[in-house]
Amino acid sequence: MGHYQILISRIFAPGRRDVSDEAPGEEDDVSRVLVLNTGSSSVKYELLSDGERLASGEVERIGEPGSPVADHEAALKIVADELKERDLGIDSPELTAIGHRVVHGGTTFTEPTLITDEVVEDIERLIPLAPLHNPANLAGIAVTRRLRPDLPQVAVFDTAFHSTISPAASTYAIDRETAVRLGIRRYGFHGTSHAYVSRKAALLADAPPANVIVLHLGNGASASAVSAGRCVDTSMGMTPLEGLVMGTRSGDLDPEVVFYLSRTEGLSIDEIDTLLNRRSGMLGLCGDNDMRAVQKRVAAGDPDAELALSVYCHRLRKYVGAYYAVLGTVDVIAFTGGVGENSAPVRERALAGLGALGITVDPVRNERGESLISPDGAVVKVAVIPTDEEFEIARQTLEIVSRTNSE
Ligand SMILES: Nc1ncnc2c1ncn2[C@@H]1O[C@H](COP(=O)(O)OP(=O)(O)O)[C@@H](O)[C@H]1O
Ligand SMILES: CC(=O)OP(=O)(O)O
Ligand SMILES: [Mg+2]
Repeated sequence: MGHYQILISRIFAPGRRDVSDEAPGEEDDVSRVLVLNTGSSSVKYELLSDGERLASGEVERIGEPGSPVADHEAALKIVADELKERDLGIDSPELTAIGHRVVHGGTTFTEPTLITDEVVEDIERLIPLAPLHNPANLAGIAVTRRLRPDLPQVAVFDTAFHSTISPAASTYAIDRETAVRLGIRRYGFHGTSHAYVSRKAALLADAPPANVIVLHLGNGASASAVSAGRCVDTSMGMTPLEGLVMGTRSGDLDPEVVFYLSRTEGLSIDEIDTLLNRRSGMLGLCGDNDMRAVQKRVAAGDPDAELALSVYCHRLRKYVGAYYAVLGTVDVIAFTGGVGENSAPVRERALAGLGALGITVDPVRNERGESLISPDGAVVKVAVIPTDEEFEIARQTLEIVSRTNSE
């Protein structure tokens, strides 16, 4: 039991964030927020007290064959028990609010929103647009609302930060009536990460307003172009499948590939959906979706891993060029997410050959993983900025709670 428990549930150490991350709110009014990020097969949680992490952890492999965690209810019970064991229970009177990551807010939600029955119904209505993500998010919301009906709970949407992108960037060139009727348009995702990282990146610019490109490279990956704090374009679309090459997702693809697979291989729509979302990307290209494993194989001269890494970095470079054109000028390019924060080869290869645009990477700084990896005096600053989605969700949750309290 002990061994398996460690495999499915990791508890992270408490820690303090840097002082520039101070949460909003009254100075002597301690705000304790529980953040839940309920994914399709995992639940991540973090308990923050005025920006300080009191506890955090993750329950993985929910519902997978052989996993003792059958469903989200069971996973949330593990989270609740873990918190209780450390005297930080969800029933604690010191808890101020609960913040939930919700992946798809459609056009209904462009801001973090206090959760009511009506809000839950609206999130349910958006399930067809995010069939893997929104039901999991709703499971988390249902459990904590049952446990703490007295507490303000806030939904923080992945899509919200991208609601400022213009119709020119968000509209697909398909039949207008069909698109409008069914909500077929580009929404974008990872918004809390793009919001947090672009805000930090802008502080590095010589003078405001800053133009920033954020490259969020985790298991899912997306790029965004941000001008004066507002998102103007992003690489994910109606769903998190569009755009960059990811761990298991293809990213951009000629839609005709889907019809071709159906006609020639007789694959069903669901089978093709699974193929493109779960068995493509780096996994489909070389059999490994973990970038560390891919890099090891590249270093050993493996041609499949080399092709996979070159496809990944070529796509990134294309988006950097595209967003340079969209923004006109660029002050900062920020790498974030597990790959962006840790992979020197990806950062180096993605930006290679862009010297004419003022974009260069200093190899020594890059290899050391310094926070600024461009040379001194570079036109475009290239930065490595660790993302913190949980902190950002807590920040936005408190903002809504204090706004509601003062109304
Ligand atoms: N030192 C490292 N070098 C290269 N890639 C890394 C390193 N550490 C983590 N990664 C990669 O980061 C990815 C996971 O990113 P993360 O942001 O944690 O994912 P998620 O989207 O699940 O939050 C994995 O592909 C992993 O291989
Ligand atoms: C929306 C999305 O792609 O999320 P994740 O990277 O957590 O899969
Ligand atoms: Mg992460």
